[in-house]
Amino acid sequence: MDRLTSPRTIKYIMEKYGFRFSKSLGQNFIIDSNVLDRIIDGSELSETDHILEIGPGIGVMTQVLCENCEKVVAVEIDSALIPVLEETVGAFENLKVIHNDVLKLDLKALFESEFRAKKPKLIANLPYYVTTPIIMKFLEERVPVSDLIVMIQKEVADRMMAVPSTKAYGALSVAVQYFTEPSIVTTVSRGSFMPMPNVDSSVIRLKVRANPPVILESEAIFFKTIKDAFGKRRKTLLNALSSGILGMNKDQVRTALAASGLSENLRGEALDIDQFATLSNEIFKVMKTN
Ligand SMILES: C[S@@+](CC[C@H](N)C(=O)[O-])C[C@H]1O[C@@H](n2cnc3c(N)ncnc32)[C@H](O)[C@@H]1O
Repeated sequence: MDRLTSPRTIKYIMEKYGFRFSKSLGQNFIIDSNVLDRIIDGSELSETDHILEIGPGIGVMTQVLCENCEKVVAVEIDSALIPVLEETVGAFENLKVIHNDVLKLDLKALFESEFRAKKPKLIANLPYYVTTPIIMKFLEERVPVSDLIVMIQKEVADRMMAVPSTKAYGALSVAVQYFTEPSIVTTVSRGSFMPMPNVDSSVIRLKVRANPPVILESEAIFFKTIKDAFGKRRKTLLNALSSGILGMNKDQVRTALAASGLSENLRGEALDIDQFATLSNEIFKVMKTN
């Protein structure tokens, strides 16, 4: 079957269905076949894979997923695209299209009915403003996916990959690296989409960890520590941690920092994930004894 990446196909669909791109739904469709190949390679797709695709659009990626994998469930919000998908990929017997907003979907029910047999890979090319919340929802709620392969703004992918003491390093880097092992599959220039967006993109693969990389007394305190530490980036750890959601006073923070072997004058951006784990475990102890 010919790929759907040609601009001619999109124009044909626009004419036949009176389809108009919706900016608010982030409708920028892939028109570069090489990008699809790079995503397939980087996702290490196999014929036994099950896939949850979010935002299939006209089915460019869906088609390739159906050809390469055992089962594909695709969730599309735009009712105008449902008859289009019926024409472009409706013939695949291993595909189920669900017309819904992924943010409103009962994920638990979906996973029970569709993915009982096997953890799927999540593949998504979504509007950028919903992508990070969706990634974090899947990770924090521990929705049972093995990998998340998502197209995101290049700058956000860089933040997810960032190491300590760099400008891009922040709460998002630590959270993503706590739940997953991230890697960049490919960068994608804006010219690979129709219509052309005004930012470049990266496809990032987040391999969900079977076990966390650090041992924590309390995951909630770990995340609060990170939030406070990066909330006021220019502040030292002493000041940032004693004026945030942890609700600690300066003496308590001093005790926890000293027990962690960390200087009061460091900033959050200097700490790696192991140091954040040690610090949050000491904060947990301080809180328990007060
Ligand atoms: C950037 S386009 C990608 C389309 C296609 N996957 C591609 O790469 O060419 C984003 C798609 O996500 C859909 N979408 C946007 N918000 C959504 C949501 N909340 N739930 C499900 N689909 C959504 C849009 O209608 C659109 O089809």
